[in-house]
Amino acid sequence: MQKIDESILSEVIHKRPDISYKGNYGRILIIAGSTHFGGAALMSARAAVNSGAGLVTVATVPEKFTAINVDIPEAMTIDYNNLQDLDESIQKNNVIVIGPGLGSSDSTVNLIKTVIKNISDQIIIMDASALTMVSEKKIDLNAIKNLILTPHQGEWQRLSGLKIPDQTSKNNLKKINSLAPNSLLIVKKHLSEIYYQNNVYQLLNGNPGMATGGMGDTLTGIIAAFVGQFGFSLKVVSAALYLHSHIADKIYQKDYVVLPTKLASKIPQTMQKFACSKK
Ligand SMILES: NC(=O)C1=CN([C@@H]2O[C@H](COP(=O)(O)OP(=O)(O)OC[C@H]3O[C@@H](n4cnc5c(N)ncnc54)[C@H](OP(=O)(O)O)[C@@H]3O)[C@@H](O)[C@H]2O)[C@@H](O)CC1
Ligand SMILES: Nc1ncnc2c1ncn2[C@@H]1O[C@H](COP(=O)(O)OP(=O)(O)O)[C@@H](O)[C@H]1O
Ligand SMILES: [Mg+2]
Repeated sequence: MQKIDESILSEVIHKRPDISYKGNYGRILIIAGSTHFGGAALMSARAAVNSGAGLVTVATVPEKFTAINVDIPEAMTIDYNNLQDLDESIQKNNVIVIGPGLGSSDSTVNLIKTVIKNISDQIIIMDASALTMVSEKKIDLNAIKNLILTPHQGEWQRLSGLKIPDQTSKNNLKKINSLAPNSLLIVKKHLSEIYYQNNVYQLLNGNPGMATGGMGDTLTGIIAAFVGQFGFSLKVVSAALYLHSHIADKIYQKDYVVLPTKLASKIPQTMQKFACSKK
């Protein structure tokens, strides 16, 4: 199993060219949140904005628009129940996050199907409730060309049928190769693992202070902004995963628990540090 270390950050994060504008740094659509899980949409969007995404739109329930507009004025909002707006938004964004805080419902199933129907070569990051509903309804993922799956061990158990003690790298590889062979899979846990093109990579940082609601939602926003700016590759996704735990480790030196909102607030300065450290 190959290891991911700090060198990945300066390899991926680079200084921005002077002649550039927001359209060069990714158009991200985050389909997330519901009555009970508004925070998940907020945390994903905050992380995407703070990680440098050029334009971020949150598709959610209208009752959460005010909270999002107040907390993250950089992000736009659309109603995911307005099918015309949703279709258009899926088509015009180049990275789509689907799942955080959607809840296990028929509405989530319809949202997944709407994404699959409208995409061409967009990058899809599937997390949380979207993964739960893909498992429950056995939705075929093979039509998605650029797919990143980010289950925690419980979600991976549902998706793969592998109980946690049986989630060995050999078994996980076999399962992802039958479920969605072209996808990139991150199994989130202590020392998370990436499965991609028959290889396994392991994260060496991270800490138990990260075991708090919203930490995975935050990761989806970082990954989305990274692939939106730097392109979809194993290196870029590994850098996003590493950065998330790297900032968490810095916070954990002083704080007993790593708050996702605090982690997100430190992303811009940490990215600048690695962009400037480049020779
Ligand atoms: N503020 C907000 O809006 C927030 C909203 N959120 C949203 O809530 C929705 C539900 O997501 P979820 O992850 O909380 O619950 P779920 O899908 O039921 O999975 C848990 C099951 O898996 C098991 N399990 C085993 N290993 C595990 C592991 N390593 N990590 C976690 N669980 C593990 C676990 O076992 P148990 O704890 O019962 O022993 C249980 O059986 C989703 O849309 C999400 O985005 C959250 O993001 C929080 C902040
Ligand atoms: N003990 C731990 N050690 C290292 N990382 C952890 C630990 N506990 C949680 N994490 C990380 O925190 C994140 C939790 O994701 P997830 O369970 O999806 O959170 P949520 O759904 O509440 O946003 C993952 O990136 C996971 O690797
Ligand atoms: Mg989660």
